[in-house]
Amino acid sequence: MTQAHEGLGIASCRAIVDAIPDMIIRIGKDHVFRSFEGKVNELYRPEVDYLGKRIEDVLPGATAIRFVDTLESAFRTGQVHSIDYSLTLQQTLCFYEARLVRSSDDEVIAFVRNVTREKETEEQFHEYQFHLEHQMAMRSADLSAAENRYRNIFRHSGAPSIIVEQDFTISMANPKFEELTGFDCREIEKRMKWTDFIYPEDRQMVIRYHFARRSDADEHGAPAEYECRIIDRNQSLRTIFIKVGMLSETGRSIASIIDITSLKNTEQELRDRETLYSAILEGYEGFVYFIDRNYRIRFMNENLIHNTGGDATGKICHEALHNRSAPCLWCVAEQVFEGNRVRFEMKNPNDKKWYYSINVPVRMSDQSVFCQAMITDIDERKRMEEALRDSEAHLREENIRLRTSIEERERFGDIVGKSPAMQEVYELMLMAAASDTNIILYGESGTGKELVARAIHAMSSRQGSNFVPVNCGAIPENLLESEFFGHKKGAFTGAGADTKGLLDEADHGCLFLDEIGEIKPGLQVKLLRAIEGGGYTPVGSRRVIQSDFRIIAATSRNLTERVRAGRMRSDFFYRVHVIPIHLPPLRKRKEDIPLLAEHFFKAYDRKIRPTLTSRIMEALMNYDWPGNVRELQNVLYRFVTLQRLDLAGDAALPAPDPSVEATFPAASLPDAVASFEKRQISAALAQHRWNRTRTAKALGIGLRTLQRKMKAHQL
Ligand SMILES: Nc1ncnc2c1ncn2[C@@H]1O[C@H](COP(=O)(O)OP(=O)(O)OP(=O)(O)O)[C@@H](O)[C@H]1O
Repeated sequence: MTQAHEGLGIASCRAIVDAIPDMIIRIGKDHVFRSFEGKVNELYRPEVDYLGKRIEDVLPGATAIRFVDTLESAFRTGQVHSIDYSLTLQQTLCFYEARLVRSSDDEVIAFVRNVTREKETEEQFHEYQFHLEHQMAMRSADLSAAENRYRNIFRHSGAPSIIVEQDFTISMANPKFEELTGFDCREIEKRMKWTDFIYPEDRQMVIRYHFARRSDADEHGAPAEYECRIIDRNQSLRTIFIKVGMLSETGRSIASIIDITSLKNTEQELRDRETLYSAILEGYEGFVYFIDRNYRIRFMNENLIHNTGGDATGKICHEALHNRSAPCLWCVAEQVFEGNRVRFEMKNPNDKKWYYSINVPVRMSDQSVFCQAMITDIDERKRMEEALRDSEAHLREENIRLRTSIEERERFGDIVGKSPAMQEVYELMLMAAASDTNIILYGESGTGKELVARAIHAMSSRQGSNFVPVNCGAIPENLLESEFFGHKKGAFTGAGADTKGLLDEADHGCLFLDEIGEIKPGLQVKLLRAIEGGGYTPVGSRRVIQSDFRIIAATSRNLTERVRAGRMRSDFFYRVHVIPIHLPPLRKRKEDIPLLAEHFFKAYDRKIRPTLTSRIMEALMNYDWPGNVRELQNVLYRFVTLQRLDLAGDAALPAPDPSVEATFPAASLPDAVASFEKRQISAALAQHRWNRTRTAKALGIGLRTLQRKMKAHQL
């Protein structure tokens, strides 16, 4: 203990020294450590290492210099001087803080504190702080990278997007939103409110959703997606579909938008168009209906519903509208389903009125095809047309009557006969020529059916177009369809080119169907459709062709019996059996024989014209002419050329002149064969009384072949 402390008493001084948390060292002006007191053990080394020794001798060089400098300053100024230093003691780095105070001219007291632990704590703190700062820096780098990323996504999003603050301010808007509204981002962001864009009528709704979305209580009161209208910079109204989500714990919402204006406009247009179409359909005075492929009615207009007495939508067309169990004969739906438009005029068998029907395919969005039928009542027009035609026909009839009366009806054009039976035929021919309806000529073979048909055509209004004769019995059955309707190239073996059919040839003219009873029911249906205006399809083609032709049919058979036997369809029969004309057999009008003979002789070469003696005439009158006028023509021709009258089953009158045969040398082998064939067939026909079935059998050929050959040889 020093003398300076003596006044306090040693014990008190010791207590004070002990209470001081520092080590107290007395150092002399000569730099020698004089004593160590207080927390000496904090030094970690016994004071003996330092006691009585000079600073420069015990402390490390640099530390000793700084310590001595501070000591000198303390001596010089008398003020407290501090110094921080460190020492490595027993390989441990220790930090110290010393405050040096001059206690006398000769001595300085140093209060030294071991601050190693504080230093360590401080260092640890710094280290921790550095670590934290580093972590923070890393995290904020991450955060800003993420933010940038999201900002990028937001900006480059293909959908117009905005971020809306709690008070409706738009804090962010992307370029697509600029495009949608016509405003620039700089004008929008933090300056404009979302509600500024909303169409006034929708504003209340959007505000309600905005707050509901931010309220815990009413969270479900706002849909995540909804439709509303906005007004863009040009004051145009746009309809948008908006999807909204909250950015958690920020009170902000993000909205992405789809502009559905054009969709809405299209929807509106569609609705308008629908209104327009239904107005047209309802305003249309005719009937309109749609049927699907199963003939089920999909739509009927009011007029049709009213006319048929009820809405038959969903029902089968032919059952509901026409009271039939199968599709109507005139139905063109199948052609329409194949993509064709078909128009035709028809007389409805139910109400006997004329209608004009336009049938078009309508392709639905699922690619199914409906048939749309628009039917207009043209009965009035037809009636007027008919009235006009009647007056025309009347004039025509009068004209013809006048002409024929001059000749006292001994003939009618090329048709010869003055018998009452033929007068009746002429009357009917006049009527038939004046009208445009179908005609059927009944009569045995050779009675002049084709002659009459040609005469009617020549007098009719169709005279300027073709008269197309078809011998239905002479065409091989497998070729009938292609003959009638034509065919496409390659439709069957041998079809080398597109070929037109007889129906096409007869367009605007007349189709003469000889031996109509030979047509099979399958073909009758197709012909019927063509007659009724439904058109026809060439073999191998899908195109429907229309032809306007008149039918003059002819037959030697009893067609009613064929209908009864199911070999002829009754609808087909009634279509052609409109004006029936019966041609009398020659045996029933023998008074016409002299006239006919005169007529045929006139046609032959005058030089070899023989005179008909009363004996020959008697023979002609006594014969019953099973081959009718054709047979008479042939007999007279043979009589002229062979000087011989040979009637079947009768003796030849007079005897044949053998030199006559020699005057007919065959010019060539084919001519000789043809001439021989003609004679053979004529003889066989005469022998079998012109019964063709029996003649064909006797000659050993088919009926069709015989008919073909008779036509070729003009028998
Ligand atoms: N009244 C008549 N006047 C003049 N010639 C007639 C008369 N009737 C028939 N002919 C003549 O008789 C021949 C046979 O006539 P057409 O071919 O018209 O009879 P068709 O009844 O059609 O016979 P098929 O049924 O066998 O075809 C023809 O050469 C025709 O000119």
